[in-house]
Amino acid sequence: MLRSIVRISRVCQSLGSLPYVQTQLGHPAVRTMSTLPWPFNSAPRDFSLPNSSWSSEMTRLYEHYNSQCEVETEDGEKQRGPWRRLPSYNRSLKYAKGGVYLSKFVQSKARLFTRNIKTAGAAFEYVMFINKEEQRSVCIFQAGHLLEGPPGHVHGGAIATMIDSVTGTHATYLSGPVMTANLNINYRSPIPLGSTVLLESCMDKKEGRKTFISCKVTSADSSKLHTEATALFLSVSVSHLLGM
Ligand SMILES: CCCCCCCC/C=C\CCCCCCCC(=O)SCCNC(=O)CCNC(=O)[C@H](O)C(C)(C)COP(=O)(O)OP(=O)(O)OC[C@H]1O[C@@H](n2cnc3c(N)ncnc32)[C@H](O)[C@@H]1OP(=O)(O)O
Repeated sequence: MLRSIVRISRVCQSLGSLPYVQTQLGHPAVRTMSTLPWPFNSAPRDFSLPNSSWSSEMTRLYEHYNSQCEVETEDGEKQRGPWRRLPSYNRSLKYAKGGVYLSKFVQSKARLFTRNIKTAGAAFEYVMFINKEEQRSVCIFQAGHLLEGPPGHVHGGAIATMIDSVTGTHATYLSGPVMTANLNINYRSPIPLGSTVLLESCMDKKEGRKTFISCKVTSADSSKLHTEATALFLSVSVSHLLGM
């Protein structure tokens, strides 16, 4: 079953990359085709890139970290910097490296929780950067109006979602396939809706299958602590991750 899904996806992926098909899809007469779901949409939207809903604070922080993803040497050569921006799509496993279709939910409507609202700025706007050498990550997060909990402030579940996503992605980056076994959160001060905050996570230790990560959420200028958390991730087999 999985093998045939992969085969079907490869054919469709290659169809989507043919210049002829791309030209035809761009033609007004057939433009509606490009709005159809996969396999006709071969260019997934990267949600981690700036859009018009981003505040000046969010954009400034994005540029700060993004500028450190590539640095210039004294000879004027460009080389990889200490930080790396992680692209982000609305399906967790669809767009693996090389365009290989991995998800078993071929025809399903499954979407990544944090990326399932298309209106820019309405819910979770975020971008994540990883510093491999320092084994830490940073996420710039702007909470939209659909994430309200207490009046004018962000819902605790939305904050937990972001912490789980950031620490989970960080743990995956460090240890491969993992699942959250434990997430422990202390809410210290409410996060105003619409504000931009920073989530910083660092690896505390690794013991066998266990990866321990801690995370704090602060105001954009780091002066105010909003939330602190620790998380335990357990390495799992790919079949466990896919529930097979
Ligand atoms: C992260 C994946 C991303 C992949 C995609 C990458 C692309 C990026 C794209 C998009 C990023 C989005 C990122 C989202 C991230 C979200 C992640 C989640 O929310 S995951 C959903 C919520 N979590 C569950 O549903 C787990 C349910 N639980 C389980 O499946 C099992 O309990 C599991 C796997 C966690 C452990 O089960 P066992 O059978 O493998 O292991 P046992 O034997 O029970 O435990 C092993 C050791 O761990 C300890 N342990 C287990 N659970 C513990 C706990 N809760 N607290 C403390 N210790 C625990 C045990 O005491 C044992 O320790 P001793 O070896 O004896 O020292």
